Order: sequence, then C-alpha cells, then structure tokens
Amino acid sequence: MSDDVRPVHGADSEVGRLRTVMLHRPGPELKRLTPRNNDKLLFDGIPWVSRAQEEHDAFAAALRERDVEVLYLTELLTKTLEDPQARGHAITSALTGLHLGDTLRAYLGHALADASPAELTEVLTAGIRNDEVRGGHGLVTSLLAPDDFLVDPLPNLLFTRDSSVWVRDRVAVTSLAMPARARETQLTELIYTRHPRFAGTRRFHGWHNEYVEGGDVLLLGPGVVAVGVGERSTPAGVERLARQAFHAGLAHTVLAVPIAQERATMHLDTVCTMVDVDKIVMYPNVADSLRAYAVTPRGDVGAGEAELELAVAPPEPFLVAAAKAMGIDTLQQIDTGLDPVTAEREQWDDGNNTLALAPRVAVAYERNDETNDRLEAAGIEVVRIAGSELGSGRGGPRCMSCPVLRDPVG
Ligand SMILES: NC(=O)NCCC[C@H](N)C(=O)O
Repeated sequence: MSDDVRPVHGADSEVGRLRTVMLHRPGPELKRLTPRNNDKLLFDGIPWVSRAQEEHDAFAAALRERDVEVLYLTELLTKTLEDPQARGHAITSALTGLHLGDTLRAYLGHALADASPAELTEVLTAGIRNDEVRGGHGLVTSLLAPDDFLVDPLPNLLFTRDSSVWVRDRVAVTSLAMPARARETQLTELIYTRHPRFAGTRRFHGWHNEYVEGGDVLLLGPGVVAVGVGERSTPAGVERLARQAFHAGLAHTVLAVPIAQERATMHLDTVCTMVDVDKIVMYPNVADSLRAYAVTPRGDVGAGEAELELAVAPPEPFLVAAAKAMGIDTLQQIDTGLDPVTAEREQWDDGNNTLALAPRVAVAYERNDETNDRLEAAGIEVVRIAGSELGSGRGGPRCMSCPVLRDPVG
C-alpha cells in the first residue's frame, strides 16, 4: 500500500505492523498508592515509582527502536486542554462526584480554571487530596479526612489498552466497570473529541454505554472481534459493541468469550493474545475450557442500530469458533505446555499478555522465562522488557499499549 492511501489511524488486527501506539508513562498518580488504598485502586502492591518509570522508558525505547511512533497520553491531554472548551469540560466532569458538595465544587472549579494545561493534566491524573486544598475550607473539607481524595488519582492510566480501542478506522471509547477506573474514559473521550490530531475521527461505543473494557477486545483478524465477558465486560456490553460494530461495518462476527470472573483473569488478554495472523499464545490451564458464542448480524446491517437483529450460535470451543470466523483451517495455539503451577505463576505475571509489533514479533515481560522460551521455539521473536514494578498493577505489554495505527493484514 502506498503512503498516500494508508489510513491515518486504525487497526484491523492484533498483529499488523505497529506504526503508532498510545502509552502512559507512569507519573505522580502512582505515588498516591498506599497499603490502605492499593486494593481499591486495583494494584497488588506499592510500586517503586522511579524504577517503574525506568522500565516504562525502556518499553517505549524498544518500540521506538522498531520505528513505532509513541504518543503519550499526558502529552495528548495537555495539548487538548489548551482549548478553553475542553478545559471547561474536563473540569466539570472531574468535579461531578457527590462527595464534594456545592461549595467545594465551586471553589475547586474556580481554582482549576486558573491552572495551566500541564497543571490541569497533573490534577486530572494524580487527583487532589483534601489536605492539598489551601482555601475553600467549608463543612465538607473540615469533615473529610486530610488524606481523602476530592478527585481520585488514576494509577491505572498506565493500562491504556482498556480505555479505548481502534477497530478499523474508528475508535471505541470504552466503559470501565471498576469505580477506580471510571474517570479514565473522560480523558480518552476528551482527547479523541478535541485533540487536533484526531479531528474527524469517527467513533463508536462510549463511556455511557454498557461495560466493555479494551483488554477484553481482541481483533483476531479483519472483521472478527473476540470480546471476553467476565469481571469487566458484561454480556450487555458485548451485545452493544457487536450491534455497533456491525452497524458501522467494522466486523462481520463478534465472538463472546466467557472468562472466569476473577482478578487473575480480569480481561481476555490476560489469558490469550495473538502473535501471528494465525497463532495465539494461550494460558494452558484454560485452553481446553474456553468457549465462544459467535454473534453475527441477521438481516440488513444498514437498518437502524437499535433494529439490527443478532444471530447467536451455540457455544463452541474458542479456537474452533475463531478459526471458522477468520476463514482459516486452524488458529494455532502456541502450546506453552508448562506444568500447571509454572503456568499459573507466569499467567499471573502477564506471560500471556504480549504486544505484537508485527506478525511473529512480540514484546513480553522478561521474567516469564518458560513462556518466552516456548514462544521462541514456536518461531516468535520475543522482545523482552523488564516489568517487576510495572507489573504490580497486573498488566503486561498489551495492557500498557493502545495501538492507534497498524498496517492492515487483510
Ligand atoms: N488489559 C488488562 O488486563 N489490563 C490490566 C489492568 C490492570 C488494572 N490494575 C485493573 O485492575 O484494571
């Protein structure tokens, strides 16, 4: 394909050559984590922040070395916030919480109106603690504890995969199920709506729709989208995404894939990710039990979205349903073949959460020795990165990246 017809943004697979990716370099929001709030904020430990930043910088460097353009979420946000309307919108949305009350909300609204775009980005990502507010001391600030958050920090912004997903040339702003993450999509929504780079981008789904998180959405191949249904994405969320994707002509089949509603398997990409056009790395302990319901449009997809009827096939083994939908003989599972305990340890440490840079080239955490050896034995080039601190939020290279442009494979 020549450069002048290459789409500006979008992806039709998990493995087309990665051109542009959105990352979030961990920042002051991680310093908000304490042993008292880490569970609520969905971290399994307290990361060493400067080391996490070093690890993340090495991740970004590994991507740039392979000619991937790295966009940082905070830089996009700061640029977006130069627009007065975007600033007003961001401030209003950040202060909607009922815990603030009218007096404090008005005080904070005025205070934030004077902040520079960069300062506002820091507030929107790292939050505001009660004891950081110098004025506005009314009833609410007096009664709240000094370390209560008036605006919650967003440590999980690190996992840019979850708050937006590109399918072909459209972006879905997702709807995040956990209260600790709900506000993330206010920021991605703002970026895609107001940043000049994304002007004219067409959208589907949205933060106000039924829950779907990006970690559950796998573009198995052009027109085939698998969506995990478990702790985060709901049956109604998949139904909504399918209807919208069919209506917009983005997919012909959506596979709804039930996964255990547990932290270890919070998203479909914690148990499997694509590493080639017809190869998937999969957590062996679930490989045999994973099933999929193939959803296809019934009748005219040009009809109104609400009227679009869905056909739902009886469940089949995931690999069978996936191969059928992709129109290939077999979707090969890379047999990580580990003993169940090693498999469980490496799955917990995001061994199955790889980020493909191109067919047969994937970024993976270095610590998962056995999974990585098996990937290499299957012909996959593994780009190893350190992740001891990054992984404390339970996410690997795929979770930490939102592909904004991939070369088409179809
Ligand atoms: N796609 C992913 O699996 N993302 C990882 C999200 C980790 C984050 N701490 C969470 O619990 O939502």
